[in-house]
Amino acid sequence: MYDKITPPTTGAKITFKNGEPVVPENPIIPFIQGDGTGIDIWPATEKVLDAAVAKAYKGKRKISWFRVYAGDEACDLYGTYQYLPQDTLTAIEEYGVAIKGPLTTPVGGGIRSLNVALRQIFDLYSCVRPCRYYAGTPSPHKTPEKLDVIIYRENTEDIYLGIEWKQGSEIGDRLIKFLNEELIPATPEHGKKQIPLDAGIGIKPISKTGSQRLVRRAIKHALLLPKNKQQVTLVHKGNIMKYTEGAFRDWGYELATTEFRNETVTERESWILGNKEKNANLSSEENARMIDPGFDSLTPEKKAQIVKEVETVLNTIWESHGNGKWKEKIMVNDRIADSIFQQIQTRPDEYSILATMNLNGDYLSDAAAAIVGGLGMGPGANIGDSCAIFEATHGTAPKHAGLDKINPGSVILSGVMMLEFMGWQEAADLVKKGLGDAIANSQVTYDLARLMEPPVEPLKCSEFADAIIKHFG
Ligand SMILES: NC(=O)C1=CN([C@@H]2O[C@H](COP(=O)(O)OP(=O)(O)OC[C@H]3O[C@@H](n4cnc5c(N)ncnc54)[C@H](OP(=O)(O)O)[C@@H]3O)[C@@H](O)[C@H]2O)C=CC1
Ligand SMILES: O=C(O)CCC(=O)C(=O)O
Ligand SMILES: [Mg+2]
Repeated sequence: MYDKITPPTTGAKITFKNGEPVVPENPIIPFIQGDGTGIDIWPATEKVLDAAVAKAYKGKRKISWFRVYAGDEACDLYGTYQYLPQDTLTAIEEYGVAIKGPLTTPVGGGIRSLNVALRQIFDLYSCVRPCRYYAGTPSPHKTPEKLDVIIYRENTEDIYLGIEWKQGSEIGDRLIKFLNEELIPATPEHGKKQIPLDAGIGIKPISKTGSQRLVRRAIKHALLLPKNKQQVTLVHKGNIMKYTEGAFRDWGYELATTEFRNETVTERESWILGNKEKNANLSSEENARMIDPGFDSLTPEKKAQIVKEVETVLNTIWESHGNGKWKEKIMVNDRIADSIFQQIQTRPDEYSILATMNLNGDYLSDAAAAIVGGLGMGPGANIGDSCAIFEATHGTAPKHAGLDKINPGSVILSGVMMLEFMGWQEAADLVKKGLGDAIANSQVTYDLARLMEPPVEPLKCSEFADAIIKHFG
């Protein structure tokens, strides 16, 4: 079945039932070490996860690691250009849950991202990236402890589908000609716009199915959070990209107010209900004026539309959500993408789950990780209905590769997410305690050491792993 790899002789497969993993006591878990700093981070991660499982379950549970290959080391083993060998895909498909280090993607030309390919091949449509603060972590931000968000990033479409044409390519030029001469003139709203003839061109597909399955997972996650964190913010640039990013917002609200009608309230609904609760005699028009500050300068049609919105909300959900009941529901709101970058800095504690499209989520997850200490503290998971691959937010950080220097925290915390996904909470808790206590005792790698005041002597990557294990208690 495999060409160049052999699965461990002990252990069993994780399977999936109704989208949930069914985990044996001794699961076989494929791992990809990764390019660049993967060589430092992976051994540290494996050591910490194994120690936590051993301590938590005293031999009753154990992970059988199965080394599989991607990226540069796959080419070394399988031959030139064999960046993502079939062996690796077969192993991940067979064993269902995997973990990986970062993989290099060249800029401009060359191969397309192996990381993105894995997400698309296994339909891992939700990229989950929690950004929370560990006490004692130095941060460039004054109040990093106020940020506790989980980014739910759509992981399979948007411009990451990779359908684009190079400037000057034969098909790219044909496409531009077709758009300029036929499709744009046939679309009155585009007027006399034309695409420059020397443009490269890329396609940005955002589907209703892709958007809604992502938002569905985000809302289901919000249902499991404490009441004060039960909020989902739809992040988009829908003012500019109306039919892609704007549609993402609209489909998100549509899903929330149909499939999760009893569990959710939208921000606008909460305003309408709240206004009515404060003044039972408030007319629908007055209510409309209060929810829309520019109401009086709107066209009569637009005004009528907002009044109708008020009436529809009061007629359909007053019974289930009125008289303050909406305060017990999951709040679904939306923010424009550029604004959310400043909001997570100026009002960090007002946000919880941020549901995003692929590109916005990519940007936002690095920015949010920076607030809580940097990319060394940014874990992640790519989750689908029958497979999950855990990996950090960061890349290969090539200039630090092989120096036993880099912070393995992000891949270790991705391992924590994997243990939690498997239901091995006791082991996950040990790692979180060990990592938190190591940081609180200023036992940190260079990235955190340089931010500490006064500065501390940094630990090596491998020493940080040992410190985490010592702090299991
Ligand atoms: N999922 C994946 O596998 C991903 C792969 N990539 C790929 O990685 C390659 C390199 O990308 P690049 O833009 O340099 O981004 P990286 O995320 O690899 O690194 C950028 C900088 O972030 C900091 N950093 C990254 N990882 C850590 C860590 N574990 N601990 C502490 N600091 C860290 C370092 O900053 P400093 O030097 O200031 O300390 C580093 O120089 C590219 O080929 C890119 O495509 C990128 C993102 C995700
Ligand atoms: O695949 C890559 O090289 C980059 C991916 C990335 O930045 C991410 O997933 O956060
Ligand atoms: Mg990224």
